[in-house]
This record gives sequence, C-alpha cells and structure tokens, in this order.
Amino acid sequence: MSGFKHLSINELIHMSSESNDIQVVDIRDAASFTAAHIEGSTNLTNENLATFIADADMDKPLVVVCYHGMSSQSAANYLNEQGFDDVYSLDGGFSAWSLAHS
Ligand SMILES: O=S(=O)([O-])[S-]
Repeated sequence: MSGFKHLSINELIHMSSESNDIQVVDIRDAASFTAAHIEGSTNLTNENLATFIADADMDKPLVVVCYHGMSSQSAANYLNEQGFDDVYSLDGGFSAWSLAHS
C-alpha cells in the first residue's frame, strides 16, 4: 500500500484555509525555491532532511511539493516510511500551483 495520498491544488487551498497545522515541504532545488515558493513552505534538501525529520511533528499533515508532482510521490512515500502519518504529494507540483496563482 502506498504511504501517501494525492492532493490537488484546490484541496491544498481548502486544507490551508481550515487549519494552520499543515506543513509544506518543497523538494525543488534551492535556486528555484528562492525564486518562488508556496508561502510558509520549507525547502527540504539532503542537508536539512535529518534535522527536519528530527524536529517535525509527525502527526501533522505534511504536503510534499516538487516541480510537476512526480518526484514528490517518492519523497512522500519515503517521509511516510520515516514516520509521518498523514503525507500528501501535491499533484502538478509547483508549476500547477503557479498557474493557479498567476
Ligand atoms: O519534479 S518532477 O519529478 O515532477 S519533474
């Protein structure tokens, strides 16, 4: 069984409006993240991954964002294996998010 769920842009907008507890991690490269990212998201890299996992509240929903929604799926699965109970992969990734907010 896959350890993550798919989340659409609209579902993320809805979830964020209902709760402040959602953690959003962006696994794109640092330059892309710096150029633009979802407000409140954290750039998750190989360098800060261990610290992020150690410090995180694993009971809170965790949404993983990549470029187009492909690599976020394996990252979401991995993070679920690390103990996050409620993990989502953002369908369409940051490119879909940008389109929806342009
Ligand atoms: O980031 S991506 O795998 O969707 S191209």
